[in-house]
Amino acid sequence: MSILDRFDKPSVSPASFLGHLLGPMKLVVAVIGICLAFALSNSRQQRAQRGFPLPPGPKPEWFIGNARQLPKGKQWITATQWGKEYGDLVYARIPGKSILFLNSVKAANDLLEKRSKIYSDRTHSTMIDLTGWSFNLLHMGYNDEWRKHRRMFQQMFRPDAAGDYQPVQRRKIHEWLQRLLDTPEKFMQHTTFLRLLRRLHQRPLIHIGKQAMGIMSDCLVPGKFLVETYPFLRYLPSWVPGLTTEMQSVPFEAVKERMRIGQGSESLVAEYLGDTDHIGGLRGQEREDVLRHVATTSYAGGVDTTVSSLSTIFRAMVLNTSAQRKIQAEIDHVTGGKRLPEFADREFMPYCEAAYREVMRWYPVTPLGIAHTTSEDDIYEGWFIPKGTQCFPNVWAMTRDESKYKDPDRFIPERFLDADGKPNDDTFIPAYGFGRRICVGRFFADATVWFTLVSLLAVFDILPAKDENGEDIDITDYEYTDGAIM
Ligand code: HEM
Repeated sequence: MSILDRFDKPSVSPASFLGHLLGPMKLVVAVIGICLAFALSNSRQQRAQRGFPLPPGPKPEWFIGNARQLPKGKQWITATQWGKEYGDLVYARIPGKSILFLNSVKAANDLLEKRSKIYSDRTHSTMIDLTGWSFNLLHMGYNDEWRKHRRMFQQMFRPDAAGDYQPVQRRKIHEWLQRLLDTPEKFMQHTTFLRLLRRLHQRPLIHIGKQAMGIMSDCLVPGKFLVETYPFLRYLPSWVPGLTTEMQSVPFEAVKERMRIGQGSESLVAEYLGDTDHIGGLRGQEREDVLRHVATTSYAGGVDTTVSSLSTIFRAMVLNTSAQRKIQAEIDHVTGGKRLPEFADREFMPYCEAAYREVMRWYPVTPLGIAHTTSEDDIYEGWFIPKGTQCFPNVWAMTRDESKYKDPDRFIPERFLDADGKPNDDTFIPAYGFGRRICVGRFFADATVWFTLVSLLAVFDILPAKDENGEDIDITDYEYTDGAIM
């Protein structure tokens, strides 16, 4: 019987469990210990600050800091409002955590890019450990383990490898066009575990992945789980982390089995398993473990993110039918309306390029980015930033910057075109992150989202659905899901 089985029984309430675990005396000692640790860390920080103030932010309450002001959901909206009041840097505290919202591209670049040596760590998360997600590059600290995994990732997804994936991307996107009721998740599975999933029971596997990833997305939101602050609560969750183990092993073992019986497989896993060169100096079991982690992570990192931007394409096209018609006119002009678009057409489709950038701006997939944690104390523009601070690049605030994007809530591809109708020099997409932790799959993602946009619109008009009275359903105030990924 596992430890979780024991604590999952309904007869064991959290209160009685805590009572057994600590007992009244121990509870008093624990409270005194927490207060002492709090006082000590405050005095350590005051010494380290050497007179430099913390960045501005909402006034914290004693002990709980800003926990009550920071909502559980859509924190990017609150951080953007705070930005209007306090500026590009907004500092907040919740028990055990310092948080810094970076509300402009400049602040994020200055710190996460130019000072990446000390702004590239991640905060250790008890929830990530409990759910079995720590094999994922995204969650690794800035250490040798991360370097080993990132190296293999970069080798697979470097810009000059992008062309290798185009035949698979093209085929899958074309298949998807024919079966629009299907989901685009297959793109990612296809690249890493190609075809095999079709033979296995795809649906249950996708379901496992979805459940596991929903939990991961929530884990990235500060203050979402009390267990991060009070690790003894780790015994209370009623679910088990077996989901992520299955997600890693089932498709990977299937590829190995296929190779063992000589059937081959058109996938990255098969290609790298079959490669006799040592990847990044790795050999044997270590090499296989890293490959399994990288393959599973590329699925996890690529599915919800890509799907989120595709849902934005659909919504944008419904809300701005004039942009939809311009995209279609440009595609028809290049293809003559006689064939589907190709990757090579991209440079001849400036309006489509602008529309792609606007999709990534309008509803950025990760509106609050992914936090980079400082590994040393730092001073920036006279403000003190403590070691261990989670720095969130507030992508929502950056893409809603009215001095740069007029009417930021509207979908307007033209804002990415210059006076000659060519794509302008606003090429940086903050939705892919910053510095040394920038999305390692961005070239692949960029190709998938762009190619889907043009292929979809070459074939379909996208119109709003009708309600029971035959009226268009209004999706202006469409609700996106919460969590790190919209
Ligand atoms: C539209 C699609 C995508 C978006 C918007 C997106 C966005 C992001 C963001 C914001 C980060 C965090 C960057 C930071 O810490 O500053 C990230 C990291 C990451 N992404 Fe993506 N991503 C997308 C697609 C993909 C794909 C297709 C893959 C895999 C092939 C992928 C793999 C990863 C990995 C492994 C990391 C962790 C990098 C690290 O921590 O060193 N992503 N992504």
